[in-house]
Amino acid sequence: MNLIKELAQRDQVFSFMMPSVSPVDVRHGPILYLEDVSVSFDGFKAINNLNLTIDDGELRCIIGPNGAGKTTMMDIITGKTRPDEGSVWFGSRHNLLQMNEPEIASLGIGRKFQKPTVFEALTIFENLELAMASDKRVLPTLTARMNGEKRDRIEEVLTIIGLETQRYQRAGVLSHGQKQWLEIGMLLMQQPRLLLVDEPVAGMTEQEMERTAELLTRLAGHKSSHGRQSVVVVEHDMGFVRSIARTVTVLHQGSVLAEGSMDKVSSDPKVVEVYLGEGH
Ligand SMILES: Nc1ncnc2c1ncn2[C@@H]1O[C@H](COP(=O)(O)OP(=O)(O)OP(=O)(O)O)[C@@H](O)[C@H]1O
Repeated sequence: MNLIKELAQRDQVFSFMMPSVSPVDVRHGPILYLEDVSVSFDGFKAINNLNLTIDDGELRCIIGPNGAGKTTMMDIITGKTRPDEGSVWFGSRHNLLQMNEPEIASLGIGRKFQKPTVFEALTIFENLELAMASDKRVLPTLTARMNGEKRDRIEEVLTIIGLETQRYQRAGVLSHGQKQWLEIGMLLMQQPRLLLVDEPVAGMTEQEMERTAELLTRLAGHKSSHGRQSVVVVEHDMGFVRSIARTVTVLHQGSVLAEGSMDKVSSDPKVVEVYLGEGH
């Protein structure tokens, strides 16, 4: 019965005939695709059959209690940690599990860690300039033309991160929030397709949090020459997540516990139980 049904589906391709490319087409949907990903550390499954899809231009928030696997998930996407099982694709052509960290970064996957790591002795402008210099995609032979383009790009990023007036100040004098924006700006210099942002508002004032919410919301979906930017934010601050989230993914014990709007996931009894258990 099943066989007859299967044979009748003429439009379907048998699995052994499928080409070895991911089922993802960037132009119409997902830009990042994790399927059945698992990784164990000393027998402990930090990521357990994780399935996650991020759409082109999307802003996604990932929440979850301590130890849920959020950092490990980011490490897998950026090539820092290799999973034991599963597949991870960027667009339809890039199998991230066959690439190393620099290769993955050069595809346009930028990661911002929780602690800002700007060059404090340099000006904001110089920090942005350096960030571009480390982009191997910029050909040094085009120097003359690039100088103008580089300057334009720095100006554009200064406006996006709201630090135009401080451009010649040393980064060391910036507030914690401003340093975080500068570091986001340094990632933007490379025109990333996907930004992975780890706890961006930890230690920020209310006002800085509001500006960060505006910044991240604006970045997601922004069109550059490389396509539309997608942003994945891992964050513990629920108020902040509520203020920016369209779709929230709740991780627990290495897999997706719930996904949907903030209202939907926060009223999900499974989610409530996990967070109550943590004392939130
Ligand atoms: N290199 C490692 N070796 C051993 N165990 C690890 C390693 N990395 C992570 N783990 C364990 O895997 C689990 C998931 O950790 P992970 O840091 O990904 O969680 P998280 O959701 O980011 O937590 P937090 O919100 O506290 O940052 C934890 O129990 C952690 O102790």
